[in-house]
Amino acid sequence: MIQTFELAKHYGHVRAVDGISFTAHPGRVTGFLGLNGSGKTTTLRMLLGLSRPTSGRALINNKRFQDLRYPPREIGAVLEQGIAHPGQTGRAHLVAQAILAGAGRGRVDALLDQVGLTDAADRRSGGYSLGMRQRLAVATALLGDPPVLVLDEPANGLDPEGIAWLRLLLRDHARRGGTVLISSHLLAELAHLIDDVVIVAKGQIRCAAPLASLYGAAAQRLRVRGRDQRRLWQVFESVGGRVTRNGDALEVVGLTPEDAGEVAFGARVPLYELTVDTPNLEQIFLDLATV
Ligand SMILES: Nc1ncnc2c1ncn2[C@@H]1O[C@H](COP(=O)(O)OP(=O)(O)OP(=O)(O)O)[C@@H](O)[C@H]1O
Repeated sequence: MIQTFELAKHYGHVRAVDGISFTAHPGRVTGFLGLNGSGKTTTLRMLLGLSRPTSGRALINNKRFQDLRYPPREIGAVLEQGIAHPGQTGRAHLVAQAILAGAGRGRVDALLDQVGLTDAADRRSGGYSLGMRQRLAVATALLGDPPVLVLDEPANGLDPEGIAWLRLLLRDHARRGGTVLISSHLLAELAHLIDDVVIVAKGQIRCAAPLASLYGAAAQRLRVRGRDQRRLWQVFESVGGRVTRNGDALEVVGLTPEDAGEVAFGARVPLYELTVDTPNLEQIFLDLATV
């Protein structure tokens, strides 16, 4: 589990993180989302003991990072690409990191396989693509088999196949009871990957909820065309719908398609079109993340 309590980091008058409290639960993949400069990396760096909070606390399984007895076995992090020496092969990097982490080199081959780097393992990592470097960073984070995983913008540089691979890996980790916190500045990128969302803007939490409730909160919008638009407008409003015009159609919020169809039938106005606009996830995110 990851918890932050009124976590804050100020740089002079810049409130990079301004009193953030949230929980990332075991068995769930939590998306940590915000536009550029909203305070995500600063929060993750405090969680990982790389930066001291101005105030508040960040805990991993109820302990501060500094108090963990054996960090690699408790938390794995992917913070930036390019941590490997470019002249070192992927395998040599992992072996060195395994020794540093006290994890033993026995896991290295299995991890190379798990992240899909077996064929490239004996090539220098300097020649790896961005996506391959991400895979190597994920393997490094997994060396100590930690229950908690933190990934800062891991989808950057991954192609669709890489994203699908990451999704399976993180879902499997959560299914086995692990906690996953993954940051991004694009909700759509994570939408198929996460269970919960924590949205930050200007260093403050704007929303912390299951992803499904974000869809639910978005008002369902109907698009309606009929023989007598003026009459439709009147009858929709008379039963509580909020109506606006969009081109040659009416947009209606506050009514179900069943309601709208029945009301139009009752008013004897033939309908030519009745469709439901699915909520645009990225728009919902932007509405919450922009202040
Ligand atoms: N060392 C620092 N000194 C001064 N200001 C900083 C420092 N580190 C971060 N900031 C500021 O704090 C704010 C939050 O930055 P942070 O990197 O945490 O955002 P972010 O959400 O991770 O953004 P991105 O998606 O671009 O990585 C920004 O305004 C940034 O300029």
